[in-house]
Amino acid sequence: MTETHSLDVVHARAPGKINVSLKVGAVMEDGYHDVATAYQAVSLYEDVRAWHADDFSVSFTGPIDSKGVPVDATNLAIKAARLLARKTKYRGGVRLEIEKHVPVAGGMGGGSADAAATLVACDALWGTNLSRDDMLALCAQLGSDVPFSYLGGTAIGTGRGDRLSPALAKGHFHWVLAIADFGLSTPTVYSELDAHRERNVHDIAPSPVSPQVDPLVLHALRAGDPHMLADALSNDLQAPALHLEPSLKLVLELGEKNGALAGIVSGSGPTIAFLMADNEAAIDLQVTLSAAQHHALRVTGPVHGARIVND
Ligand SMILES: C[C@](O)(CO)[C@H](O)COP(=O)(O)OP(=O)(O)OC[C@H]1O[C@@H](n2ccc(N)nc2=O)[C@H](O)[C@@H]1O
Ligand SMILES: Nc1ncnc2c1ncn2[C@@H]1O[C@H](COP(=O)(O)OP(=O)(O)OP(=O)(O)O)[C@@H](O)[C@H]1O
Repeated sequence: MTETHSLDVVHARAPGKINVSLKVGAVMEDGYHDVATAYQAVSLYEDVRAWHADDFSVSFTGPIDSKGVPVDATNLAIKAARLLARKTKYRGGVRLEIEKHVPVAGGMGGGSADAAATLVACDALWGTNLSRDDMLALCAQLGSDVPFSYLGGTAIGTGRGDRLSPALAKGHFHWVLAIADFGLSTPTVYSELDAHRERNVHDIAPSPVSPQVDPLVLHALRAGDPHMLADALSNDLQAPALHLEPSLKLVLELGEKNGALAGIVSGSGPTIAFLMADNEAAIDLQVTLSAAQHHALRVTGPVHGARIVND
């Protein structure tokens, strides 16, 4: 591998996601749940800048509080950079700066976006030029949601969520996000689902033998019809997330009473995503939620996956 130092800094960007459908099946041999999900990448991005360095380091800037996020070798961005260096036998390091826009432990795949953007940034900075398939294989080693942040768009994920096939989607969907001022741990929400299923709690979907994305979701995405998609949104992690954080029910009700076609917990939560008919409705709901002291953002999807930004 030739080391090229022609680039001083590389800027890459990767999106957060909403699971418009998330069906969770049984725990597999590797300890992960067998899932079938429809992902949509949305216009909330992590911006990663990478500089040459002898070792590996990361720091955070941006509007999202990153205080609790580790900056040691357990950080997903550092893991991503080290993995790429190992794979390509690159002998140097990297200094990473992450401008964080996706909430931490928010259910929108923020850490996954950091990992995907870091792979793309380091690959360009170091001139390692990995193929798309090799990059996807590294993504899958880093986390279930990382391959999707790398690819972006709209896609179906199976297995751990890392086996992707693109889904046809027409037009753009308008979303309002209600961002919580706390996080939820993904393993805790999955465990809560399992515990509820064991106890047969009434509002919890039983474990499907082979999880499948509802064909209505695929139809609505293909049609680009937010009304149809609103009727088909579903997330098996929503009930356990609401059980762990009952205050989220009030947020869902507030949005649905104020123009949202439907609201859904994003991934393992606690971010709530409201699907809107159009941009005007989205602006109105953002104003209403903000007036009620919620942190509300407007985003659209689908958007592109991880890529270099030419500043
Ligand atoms: C909730 C989702 O965001 C929906 O897309 C994902 O399933 C989670 O993806 P992620 O955060 O990238 O998850 P990973 O970093 O791979 O795994 C974190 C933890 O989540 C649980 N996990 C995750 C994915 C999966 N299919 N089954 C699981 O049980 C496991 O406890 C795992 O240790
Ligand atoms: N670069 C990173 N950014 C954010 N969190 C990180 C990072 N590296 C490690 N972590 C740890 O991972 C945990 C989950 O972070 P993340 O923000 O990706 O959650 P999430 O969006 O809920 O994930 P998902 O939706 O993929 O389940 C955090 O609590 C944090 O301690």
